[in-house]
Amino acid sequence: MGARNVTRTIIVETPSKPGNLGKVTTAIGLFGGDIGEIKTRQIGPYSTVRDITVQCESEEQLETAIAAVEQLGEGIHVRAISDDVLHAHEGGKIHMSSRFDIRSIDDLRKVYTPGVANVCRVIEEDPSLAQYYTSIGNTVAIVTDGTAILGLGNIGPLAGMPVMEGKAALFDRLAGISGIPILLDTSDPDEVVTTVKRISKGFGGILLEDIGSPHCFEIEERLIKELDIPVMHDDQHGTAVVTLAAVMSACRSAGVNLKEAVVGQIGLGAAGLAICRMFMAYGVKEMVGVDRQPAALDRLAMYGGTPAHSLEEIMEKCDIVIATTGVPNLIKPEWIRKGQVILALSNPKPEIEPDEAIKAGALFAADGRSVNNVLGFPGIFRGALNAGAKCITHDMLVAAATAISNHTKPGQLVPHPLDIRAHQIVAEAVEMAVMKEESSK
Ligand SMILES: NC(=O)C1=CN([C@@H]2O[C@H](COP(=O)(O)OP(=O)(O)OC[C@H]3O[C@@H](n4cnc5c(N)ncnc54)[C@H](O)[C@@H]3O)[C@@H](O)[C@H]2O)C=CC1
Ligand SMILES: CC(=O)C(=O)O
Ligand SMILES: [Mg+2]
Repeated sequence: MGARNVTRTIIVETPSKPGNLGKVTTAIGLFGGDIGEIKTRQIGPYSTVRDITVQCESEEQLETAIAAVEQLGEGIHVRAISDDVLHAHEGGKIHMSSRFDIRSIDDLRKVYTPGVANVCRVIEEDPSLAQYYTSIGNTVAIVTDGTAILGLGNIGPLAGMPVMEGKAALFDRLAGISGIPILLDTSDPDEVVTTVKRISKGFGGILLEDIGSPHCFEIEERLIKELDIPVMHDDQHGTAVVTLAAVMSACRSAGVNLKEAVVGQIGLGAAGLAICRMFMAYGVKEMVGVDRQPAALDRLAMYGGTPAHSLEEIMEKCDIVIATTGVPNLIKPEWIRKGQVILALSNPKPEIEPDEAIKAGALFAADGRSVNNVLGFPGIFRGALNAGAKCITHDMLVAAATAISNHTKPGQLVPHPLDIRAHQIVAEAVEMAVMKEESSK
């Protein structure tokens, strides 16, 4: 018997009649499916729905077993097939809950009316007190228009919701921040800016997420100018922070002066252009970039970078190569020079797998799973909210990158994404950067 590597949960509905579950399990078993857990989801007078976990040797065997259940007829049918990841998303990943235990009438009168009315009056008289008497100061809107969801492209805001829920879950677990997904049914910059401004009263900060280029640049710039709360496009600056941290660590290990290195960027969209701008502002003298869109090359030149003619040119010229194109396997192993640092950051699949890059001669290689903006955005917002910052500045971002790199263990590029101390250190560094900026005014 082969290894049973394929595990799925089959959600089966049967008429509520004794014997039907037996028919289903027999059909699965006859075609080689090994049944694990059976969980009853719903029992009604007419039908029962169960989750049946099945292990098979192959996808084909699983499909045959599912077809056998469908063929039973008599009202038995397969509602859905779920895997571990889909299963973890059932019902969504986040939930708004009360921080106050409401057990007595006294509690009710404090939390709600009539007690709450006085709190409203207090805020009406002094709006700054909303920071103390509401959750606004600890709540960040996670805003997307769905135009650049990971490297999946313009799949729309609804299909992007699982990513936004993921960011919200990470905000909560890593920084104690309430993240609220906001799905915008428009990508027109005027409409996005107006909508975000109109809802901004309820938030302490705005995280723009997976908004494609070039419209993301105008949207972020205008919102930063027009709002007095921190606004950050994660795919631009969260990514640039973590990339700078990873490259700082690689240079420290290799004894290289980053400012003197030739750095190449493949893909000059939201993430790529921000990485270039961050590296140049940090002091990198030679920043070369390539993109398939001429307008993206012009933007790089406008900020002082050097457009390249091809991917091969970048691979040949640069000591450090970063890729954020969303195109899997774009970098060929034969292009890699011995001793290069390769960060292929596209999700869900990188431009080259790190072990393939190392085999081809790279000194350090990483993908977007480890060098990921999850190491940046929670601590950056925690620090900014703690300090009451009105915006996120370059100095705050460099402070975050330096903190991440300094907290990295020797031989690694960045800390583990779930190292809570790393997120606390980022928050502290950002908060200190705000204080420094305030005191120098
Ligand atoms: N690891 C991380 O933390 C992060 C990774 N990313 C990843 O980076 C990728 C891009 O994201 P964004 O910058 O937000 O998207 P974007 O759509 O703004 O940018 C992609 C850019 O790549 C260019 N491009 C596409 N194919 C190319 C090719 N064959 N050669 C040269 N240029 C090419 C496009 O013209 C575009 O300018 C996605 O896969 C995303 O998952 C983005 C943010 C964070
Ligand atoms: C990590 C992230 O934000 C992205 O891949 O879009
Ligand atoms: Mg993103």
